[in-house]
Amino acid sequence: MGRKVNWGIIAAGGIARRRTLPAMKDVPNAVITGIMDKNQKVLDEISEEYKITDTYTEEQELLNNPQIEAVYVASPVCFHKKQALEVLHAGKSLLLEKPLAMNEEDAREIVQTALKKGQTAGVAMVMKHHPAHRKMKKLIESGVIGDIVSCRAQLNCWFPDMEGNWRQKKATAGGGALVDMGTHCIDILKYLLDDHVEWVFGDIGTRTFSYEVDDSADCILHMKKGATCYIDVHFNIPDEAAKGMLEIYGTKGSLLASGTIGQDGQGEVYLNQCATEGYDSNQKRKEDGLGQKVDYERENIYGRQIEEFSKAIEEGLTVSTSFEDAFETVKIIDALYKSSKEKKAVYL
Ligand SMILES: NC(=O)C1=CN([C@@H]2O[C@H](COP(=O)(O)OP(=O)(O)OC[C@H]3O[C@@H](n4cnc5c(N)ncnc54)[C@H](OP(=O)(O)O)[C@@H]3O)[C@@H](O)[C@H]2O)C=CC1
Ligand SMILES: O=C1CO[C@H](CO)[C@@H](O)[C@@H]1O
Repeated sequence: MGRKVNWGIIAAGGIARRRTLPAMKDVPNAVITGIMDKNQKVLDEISEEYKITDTYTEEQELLNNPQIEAVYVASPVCFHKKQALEVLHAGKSLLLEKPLAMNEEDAREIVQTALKKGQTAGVAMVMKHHPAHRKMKKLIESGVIGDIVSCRAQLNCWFPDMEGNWRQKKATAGGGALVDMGTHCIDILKYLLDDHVEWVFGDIGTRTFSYEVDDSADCILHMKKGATCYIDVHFNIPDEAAKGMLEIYGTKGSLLASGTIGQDGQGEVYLNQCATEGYDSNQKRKEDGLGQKVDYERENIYGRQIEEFSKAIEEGLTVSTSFEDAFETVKIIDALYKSSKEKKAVYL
């Protein structure tokens, strides 16, 4: 068996505990060596469940552990900049949760420090690790659905007012549904289309709840190669009412996925290939539902994320979820808020 990279986790009690820690036991090239969280009770519970003896309530204590080579920072967004810079200055590799930072200025400082320091660094854009998305990308690249014309990515959940919740405050989250879930949708469309955004238009606001960040974001992204992308992300639509649609339409067909933009690594994908040569507009539309089902091997996307990152550290490879890419997404989000405020398109 090969060597295991020694990981530390900063803010172990949230998504790290919900998704990454349970996945780690099946990751062949990684092991959790130390965990940090501000919440002592949570630390004690995780330490007992996963038999992790090195627990800390201060990030510097974890960073002083010479055994730890890589750190996964999974804290609320307002702490990303401070903790990311500390990890980089400690000379450890860094996997930072999304979004990269609260705003463009903070994001730039993290990216520049990472470039200067040179250790392996990336943002946890976990949707890129979904096997369904990797398969969709290959199909798009093969040309089976022709030139891409129009796309949609959607993610919704029901997130009512909760006293003191960091996600509902501008000062701790940076933004609402757009920052929290739009980040994934923008990232996955850029990845699938291998493209960049030229201009954006956003209709973003707080329509249902009384918190200060957006609960609704409906956005248009015009891509450099010409496709138009729609992103709809909401904190005010129940999860069950919308299945996280990912729709890619081209000149020869479409790829329609549901439930793949999510945390469980599941969801279905359908391929529609359409003959346009000699097309008879009177021809009856095929009544075969969504199209041909695309099979893919199910995997734990959080486990795969750690495995890919550990391999990159070991072999000196670049990660597929780079800081530069995540920086571009931060800039797109800032442009969308500006567009919504000024009610006009904003160029990147
Ligand atoms: N890729 C994905 O699928 C997901 C990514 N995320 C991202 O993960 C990050 C965290 O979100 P989430 O886990 O949902 O948040 P949670 O609020 O669920 O958990 C955050 C954890 O961090 C602890 N904490 C708070 N402040 C600090 C601090 N200064 N240093 C260390 N730990 C601290 C909290 O302790 P306490 O409870 O005591 O406050 C809690 O244990 C965000 O960036 C979010 O966008 C989140 C969900 C899914
Ligand atoms: O990244 C994330 C994935 O989806 C969640 C909703 O289901 C978000 O809240 C979270 O931050």
